Amino acid sequence: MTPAVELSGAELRRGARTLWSELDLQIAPGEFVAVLGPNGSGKTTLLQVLLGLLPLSAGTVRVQGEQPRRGTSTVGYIPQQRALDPLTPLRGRDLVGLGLDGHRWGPGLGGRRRRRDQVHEALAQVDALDYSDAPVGSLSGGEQQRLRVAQSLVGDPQLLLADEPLLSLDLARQRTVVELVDRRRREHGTAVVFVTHELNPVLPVVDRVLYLVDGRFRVGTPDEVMTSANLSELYRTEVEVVRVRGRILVVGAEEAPVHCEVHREDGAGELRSTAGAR
Ligand SMILES: Nc1ncnc2c1ncn2[C@@H]1O[C@H](COP(=O)(O)OP(=O)(O)OP(=O)(O)O)[C@@H](O)[C@H]1O
Repeated sequence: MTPAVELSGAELRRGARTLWSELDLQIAPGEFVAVLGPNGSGKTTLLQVLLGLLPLSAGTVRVQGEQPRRGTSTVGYIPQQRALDPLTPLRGRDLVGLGLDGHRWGPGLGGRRRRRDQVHEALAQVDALDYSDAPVGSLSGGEQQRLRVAQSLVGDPQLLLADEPLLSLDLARQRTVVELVDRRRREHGTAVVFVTHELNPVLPVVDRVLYLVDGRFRVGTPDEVMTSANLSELYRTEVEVVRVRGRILVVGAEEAPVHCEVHREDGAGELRSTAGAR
């Protein structure tokens, strides 16, 4: 079976900085890979490489067996969230429809009716029908984010690239999005590369984690990667990984994506988690 993604000896330099190098990673169809790392570690840049927007500095990259190209309809993309201009002249359903025909003229294969049904179904999946006729610029950040998720899935992608898709969503909506993406990859074999600051919301569904820190990285299952020894090596400082009620918390690295701190009052230790508070 052709891997959804194949990086070999991959390196990316930006200016004088090497974001990552010697990265070998194969992602199988249907696999769910979470990409973690502090700000500036190169997570978004990795997605840009897979989208064909940025060439590698060294090594090779293949997406579904081919050189990545811009605008490939089999790749769905949820960009990192930026508020839409309040004057954007689009309704919610128009934004979702761009996921079907944004890259070509006309209603595409199957005609207008099929297109309308597909958009309707995608809107229903993210619970966005109620506001699908409103101008997108008038919607809240979370509502816009749900439309972006619908847009990325409406074209039935074989690879889904998601950049912080849970931002601005409340816990119930986060769960809905994670379940939706999980169902998609199980039922349609869509491979998922999911950039996130929060491992815990996706922990139940993640197959592997790619953890990037300052040019260093680890790849493996959450149990393999999320250990005190590994993260201490990546952050070059003493870091403790704690498991509490099925959640993974990282103590000691200020910039770690999922972190908590030990807060002492009156000599009593209290574990105060900031995970999930973003
Ligand atoms: N066009 C560019 N030219 C030079 N450097 C760039 C360019 N775009 C991004 N960078 C740098 O590349 C590094 C990685 O950026 P990237 O956006 O991939 O990080 P990230 O891990 O996604 O961070 P965040 O969690 O903040 O979104 C950053 O230090 C950034 O300043």
